[in-house]
Amino acid sequence: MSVLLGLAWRLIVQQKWAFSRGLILSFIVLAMGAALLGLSGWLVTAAGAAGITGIALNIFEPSAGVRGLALGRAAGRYGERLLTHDATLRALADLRLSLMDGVARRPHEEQARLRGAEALNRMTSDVDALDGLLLRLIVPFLAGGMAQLAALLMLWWLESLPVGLSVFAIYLIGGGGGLIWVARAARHQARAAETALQAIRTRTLELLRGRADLAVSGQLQSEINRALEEVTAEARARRTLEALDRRIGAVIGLTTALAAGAALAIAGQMAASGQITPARAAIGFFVALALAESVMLLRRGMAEIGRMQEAGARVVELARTPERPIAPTQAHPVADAPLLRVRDLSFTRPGASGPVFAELNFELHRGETLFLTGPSGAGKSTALAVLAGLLPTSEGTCSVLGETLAHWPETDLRRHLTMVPQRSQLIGGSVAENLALAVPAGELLSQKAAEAALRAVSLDRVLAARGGFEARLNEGGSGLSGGQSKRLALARAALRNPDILLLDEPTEGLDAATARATLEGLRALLPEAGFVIVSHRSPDRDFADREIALTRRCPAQHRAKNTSRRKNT
Ligand SMILES: Nc1ncnc2c1ncn2[C@@H]1O[C@H](COP(=O)(O)OP(=O)(O)OP(=O)(O)O)[C@@H](O)[C@H]1O
Repeated sequence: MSVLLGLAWRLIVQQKWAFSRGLILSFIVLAMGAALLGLSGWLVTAAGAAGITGIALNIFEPSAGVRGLALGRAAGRYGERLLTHDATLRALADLRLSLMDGVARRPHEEQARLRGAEALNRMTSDVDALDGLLLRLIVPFLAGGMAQLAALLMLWWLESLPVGLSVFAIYLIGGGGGLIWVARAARHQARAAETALQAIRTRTLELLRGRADLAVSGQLQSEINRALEEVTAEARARRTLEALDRRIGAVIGLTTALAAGAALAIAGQMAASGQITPARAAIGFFVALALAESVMLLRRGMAEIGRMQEAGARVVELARTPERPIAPTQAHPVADAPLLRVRDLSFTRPGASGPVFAELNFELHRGETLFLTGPSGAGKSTALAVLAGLLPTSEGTCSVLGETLAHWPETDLRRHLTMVPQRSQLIGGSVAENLALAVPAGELLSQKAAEAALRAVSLDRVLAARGGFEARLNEGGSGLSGGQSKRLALARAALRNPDILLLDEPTEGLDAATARATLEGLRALLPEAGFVIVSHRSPDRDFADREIALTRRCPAQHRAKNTSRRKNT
């Protein structure tokens, strides 16, 4: 519960004025509801008594009061919804932003893990689950409590303390006890429903993504059946929650009847003994009926408390933002320094017993291509991620243009160095939109440069037949062959015009002739850039000037294949 209270406080503080106004309006609406029914009850009883006794009754003012309260209540309800929903949606938008910020500050590999369907699903649906925290729990609880206290004081004033206290105590025991019971009873089912809903989403996404693999391995039908089981489990949990909702409705109905009955019995006796008029005695009965609303509003929130607690715990964990390290503000590149200078570099994963790779040594100069090879799992992709500044160096040094890698401000570093990972991501949309990702924010994609980049990777003619820059790609950039996707990612990286281009398996999926043409095209486009190519393939090896072999968990062996620069044109 402390997690939910902490989160509620955070959301309230973010939108304190809108929230306070919404809360006051919510209380006024409840109070007006009680006053409306109390005044109506008084008027009906007084009119009846006047009919029996023949005493004249001025009904003009009370009727105007009834109409005023009815209209004011409707307007107040509208304003309260507007304010509380607006405050909640704004606070949740802020929460989403701080979650994304927290995620963005995490180490590269942790971020990669969070990109899974399940993690993203949780980030969105958990935050959605929390919209009920203010709207269905905190605001109704505070406004309902204030309305009950106000009713206690009013009934004390208009009738007697015993009437006010009995109504208050019955609601406290019956309504409060009933709500606590529903929160406890529904907790498990609310969690089960939420877990099942998330499982349905995750499984459906995975089914859609992996349908080809599942089909060929004969698992498609069993996966569909599992998804259907989750659907059934979710429906079952929702049905149980609905049954609980009906039961708590009955408990609140009974509480209301008891409170109204008690008020009528006590006030009736007072009227019979002449302490108050019968019309005044009716007020307590009708106010007690109206107070049902103050408890009813909480019932959905209490039933969802289990779901909110789970969601809240995950959101707090995700929002646990690592301190932003003090970012360097300026790099001091050294003229004539090598593009990359790597000395005794190693990387060890936190908690691992040994380094992924160690003692990596090389220099990369302008116009040079370095071939980084080694058996599968030797750490080549990891080494590229370290060189790209995505993973920290464990030992040794790495400098870019003479300045230590860690001293480069992020945006400056990205202007000089870029990487095409093994599984680079394209986006759904046009080819132009994909290429535009290479352009710094606020700048426009130059058509001439984009054409040159596509030509360099021999993709211009292929795409021209499909609409050129306007050729559409499907979700995740699907709709191109594996080799074409790779070349589009290469063209995008080349458009950044980097000094250093790190390429992980750049010719994967390409035949030897296209592979060679692509690498030569890139070199012609970026004659002064240094390339580091991670690969096992001979077209890449033949293209390179030098070769470094990483061996699995052993020190890297530096083997100069060709120390003089080879012409690749
Ligand atoms: N996110 C990760 N968390 C933990 N271990 C990882 C992670 N990514 C890779 N590894 C491990 O680190 C080691 C090096 O992986 P890496 O991908 O760098 O190898 P590689 O030489 O590029 O292999 P390949 O040629 O097969 O692509 C492997 O043992 C791999 O299992």
